[in-house]
Amino acid sequence: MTTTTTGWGVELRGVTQRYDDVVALDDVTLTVRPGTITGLLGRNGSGKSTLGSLLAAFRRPTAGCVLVDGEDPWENERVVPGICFVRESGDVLEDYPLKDNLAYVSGARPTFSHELAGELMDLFELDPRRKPSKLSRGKKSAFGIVLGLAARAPLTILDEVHLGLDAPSRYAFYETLLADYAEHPRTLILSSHLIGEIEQLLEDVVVLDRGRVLVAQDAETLRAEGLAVTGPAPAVEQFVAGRDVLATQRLGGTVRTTVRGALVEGDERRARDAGLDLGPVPLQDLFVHLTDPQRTGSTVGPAGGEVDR
Ligand SMILES: Nc1ncnc2c1ncn2[C@@H]1O[C@H](COP(=O)(O)OP(=O)(O)OP(=O)(O)O)[C@@H](O)[C@H]1O
Repeated sequence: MTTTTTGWGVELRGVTQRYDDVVALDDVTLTVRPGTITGLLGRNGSGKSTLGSLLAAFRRPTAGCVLVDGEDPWENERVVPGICFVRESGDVLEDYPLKDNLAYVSGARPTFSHELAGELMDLFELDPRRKPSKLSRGKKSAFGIVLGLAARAPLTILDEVHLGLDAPSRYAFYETLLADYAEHPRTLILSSHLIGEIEQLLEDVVVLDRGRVLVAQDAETLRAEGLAVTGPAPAVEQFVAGRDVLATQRLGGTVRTTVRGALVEGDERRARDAGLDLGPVPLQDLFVHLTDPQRTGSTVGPAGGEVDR
């Protein structure tokens, strides 16, 4: 297997995945840049795990083409050992001790780091003699993380792996992931509902909504597109007229309106003159507004309808 220091890129072209009458992914065209941490976000049932399973060649798409490092991963002997897909459900040998699981996975992965595995086992206080079937939910999640990070696979997909972890363990996970990624660059796709916690890790963001790509952008640009405008109602209304309004909150005579769209020249001066405060919007809030069914049910994009909440 060719291992690169930058990780593997991913491309999906017109990918559709059906399960009987359910369309889990609907004509998805998407690129994941090699050597980045990409957040795969979306509400429940939006198709995130399905996308992960296609990248990991657990299944073939109903239609369209999936490329990992330029090749179809399906039954691909070069590519498959370099793809690590860890799900919260945990794909482990339940009745074998953790040390046997580690030996099994390391045997299949040329890039596996025993040193990192050992450090992570200590960090999460995992006893190598225990069996996964006897672990608490959080410890099981932690073991999935050990396998996912120690694999150092050129394409690593972590699907909700940290959901069962308590807060200190989650922050230890974020810290270790960043440190190891800096030393051993690879392509990481992180799927999570804890957007506020992971947002600082993300370089790119993909938002799925009912099987379609709603957003695929670098995180910095996406963040810069969210703007909170706060001030007296008439001045806010005038300032946001003609912009893509995502949500409005009223508190007495004061209004806080969230809009999507970068600032243009003169905006800051106009806001100052009108006594308005312009501020950033956390990615979590932007996500909630963008995936609001009232919005996605109608028009998505610059011409999207106003949501007054
Ligand atoms: N094996 C399957 N058989 C039938 N339908 C499935 C199967 N797997 C997923 N689905 C359906 O496909 C859609 C997408 O599911 P998927 O698990 O990919 O979403 P998700 O974004 O990962 O959701 P969550 O955030 O809840 O984990 C859902 O409607 C789901 O019910």
